[in-house]
Amino acid sequence: MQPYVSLKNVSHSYPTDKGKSVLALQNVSFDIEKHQFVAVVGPSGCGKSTLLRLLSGLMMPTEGQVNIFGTAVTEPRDEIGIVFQQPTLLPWLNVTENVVFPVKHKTGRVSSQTRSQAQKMIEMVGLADFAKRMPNELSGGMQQRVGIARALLMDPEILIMDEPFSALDALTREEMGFELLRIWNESPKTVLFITHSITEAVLLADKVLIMSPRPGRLSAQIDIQLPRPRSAETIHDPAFATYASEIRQHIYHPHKAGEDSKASVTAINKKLVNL
Ligand SMILES: Nc1ncnc2c1ncn2[C@@H]1O[C@H](COP(=O)(O)OP(=O)(O)OP(=O)(O)O)[C@@H](O)[C@H]1O
Repeated sequence: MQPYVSLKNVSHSYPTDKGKSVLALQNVSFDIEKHQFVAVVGPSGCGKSTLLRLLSGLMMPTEGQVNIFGTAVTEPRDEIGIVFQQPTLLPWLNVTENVVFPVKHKTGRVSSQTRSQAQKMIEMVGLADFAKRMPNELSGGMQQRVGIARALLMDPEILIMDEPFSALDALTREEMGFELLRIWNESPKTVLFITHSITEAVLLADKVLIMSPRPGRLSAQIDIQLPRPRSAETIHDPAFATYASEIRQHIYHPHKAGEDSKASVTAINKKLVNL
């Protein structure tokens, strides 16, 4: 079966005002399979947002190919939903109206079927009692839940999440991670999750892509084979620490991330598969 998302030798340069160019991504290749949860981690400026713009069809790569369901991405597509770092809710609309807004904007109307689907999404993200509330009456975590419901309303095959919890306090952020796992269980999607948090990446993902500093290259791909469903207990699993330390090694000491740490991940994956 062909992968849902596939990047082949993708590079991207931005032109600068001085007639030069900045190489933001260099020769990046990876695949994402149906319903796989893939996290991307890397230092600031390594090209994570560039990756998001290319995948969502907001930009074309200067080299290489970005394919979704086997066809090149040349414009924004309905099969892709995006959850942004800031939920950017419209302050004069209540929760329900914010969730249906993109449909209204696109088609000029909201059918009763869309409204009842919106209600379902609002319930799924745990905001059933807040459907008529205005954004300024919601906490940061609740606002981000509205952003997730809004992205899920179109039932996208692929969900791209750009550091969705980075503006939240540590406790809410952890809670939202578990919430996302629950939602993903209820409504499986193919997810690309961009984050600066190694813990978040290991807890959520099936595969972690590690980017190197600019120009962003893929320095490693690590399969996370921790059993699902995952919970707070998962974080205390010794395998969790092994994965996190391997990722840390690749980010902070890429030249040293050698055979020893790779061997420990391979050993832990074998052990988890055999459990
Ligand atoms: N429109 C642009 N014009 C010129 N250079 C750009 C543009 N957008 C991004 N860049 C450069 O490309 C590189 C990658 O940027 P990008 O925003 O993709 O990184 P990032 O990993 O998302 O960063 P952060 O984690 O800080 O959000 C950076 O060096 C940035 O300065």
